[in-house]
Amino acid sequence: MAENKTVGGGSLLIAWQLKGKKVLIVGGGEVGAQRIDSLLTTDAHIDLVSPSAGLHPRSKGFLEKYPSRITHIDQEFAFIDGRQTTTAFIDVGTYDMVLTALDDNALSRQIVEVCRAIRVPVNAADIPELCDFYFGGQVRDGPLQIMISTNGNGPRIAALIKDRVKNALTGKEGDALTKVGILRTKLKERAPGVGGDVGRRRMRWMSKLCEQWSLEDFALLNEEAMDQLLDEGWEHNAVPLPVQVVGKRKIGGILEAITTDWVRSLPSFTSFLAGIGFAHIVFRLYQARK
Ligand SMILES: C[C@@]1(CC(=O)O)c2cc3[nH]c(cc4nc(cc5[nH]c(cc(n2)[C@H]1CCC(=O)O)[C@@](C)(CC(=O)O)[C@@H]5CCC(=O)O)C(CC(=O)O)=C4CCC(=O)O)c(CCC(=O)O)c3CC(=O)O
Ligand SMILES: NC(=O)C1=CN([C@@H]2O[C@H](COP(=O)(O)OP(=O)(O)OC[C@H]3O[C@@H](n4cnc5c(N)ncnc54)[C@H](O)[C@@H]3O)[C@@H](O)[C@H]2O)C=CC1
Repeated sequence: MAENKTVGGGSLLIAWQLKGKKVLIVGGGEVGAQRIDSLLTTDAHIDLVSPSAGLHPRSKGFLEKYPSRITHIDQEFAFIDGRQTTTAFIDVGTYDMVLTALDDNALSRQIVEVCRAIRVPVNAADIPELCDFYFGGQVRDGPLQIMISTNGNGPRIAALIKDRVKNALTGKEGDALTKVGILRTKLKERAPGVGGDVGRRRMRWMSKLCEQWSLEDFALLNEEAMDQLLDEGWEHNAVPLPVQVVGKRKIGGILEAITTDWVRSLPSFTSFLAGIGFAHIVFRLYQARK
């Protein structure tokens, strides 16, 4: 991979928090359905402006399944001489985000202009140069969220790279992260306060723990084991071995924890054996020459 020398030309990768906020989607076709799918994950409230006749079956399915999370405004968005002519006036300024997914480029452009004028963040599926942000390929497993963006260069390639990233994961990441999230909450309850000495100590301890434990170890944690980890680890400024914590829970746990430790040490053990074998051959050759 080439060294990252980018000092411009990219976009900001952020995890936008939309819980409890309002998002307007105009157009409920194939792309609109994809947008609804992405937004449901965020716990935003969605208003969908799109005539019933043009709804994609997936959009219809979402409307039926999540009536309290999506409001369907069954009408066409339209402007005449720059003025909105919709039956029910849609006040774009009341939304935290606007998305257009229309098969009408001119209308899409007009909606973007209205949003831009009042600085409401907007994405138009058909006009990359006017978007405030782009969507990307997504890999999700519980709290883990990976976005693959090609910055508008190759959307289909983003989807293909997404499949490669998915295949590179173990499937334990989501579970492990959920457990780490609970553990961090417990730790903050035990040692409250923002910043300062306690904040620094908390961060140091969590970083060490994350470096020394594997994702599989974290995935084995339950609440009882978390409390034990905090009692024996945090309170003594130490990082216990996974087997000391998750291994004590049940026999299966011990075996699993020991196995993972053992499997991790396998490569160094194999090199050790190979080293002995090689030394033996060299010694034999030396003897044979004598
Ligand atoms: C700029 C961007 C704006 C935005 O939509 O945010 C944008 C724009 C456009 N896409 C177009 C076409 C296609 N888009 C897809 C698919 C996806 N497009 C997505 C994002 C983005 N698309 C943003 C940039 C993302 C980036 O570069 O990383 C993905 C990743 C995420 C998502 O949409 O949720 C999702 C895959 C998700 C998944 O499968 O996981 C496919 C393939 C398919 O459908 O299978 C095709 C056909 C093949 C191709 O063109 O590659 C066209 C019409 C081009 C034309 O007319 O020729 C435009 C407009 C233009 O380029 O002018
Ligand atoms: N960003 C992306 O990932 C992609 C973008 N595109 C582009 O996105 C656009 C949308 O594509 P699709 O969803 O496949 O089109 P589509 O034809 O399936 O959906 C368009 C939707 O807009 C609705 N609509 C039309 N006029 C309307 C109005 N005045 N008010 C409200 N709703 C209205 C239709 O009823 C329909 O539900 C196209 O311009 C396409 O080029 C296409 C593929 C991928």
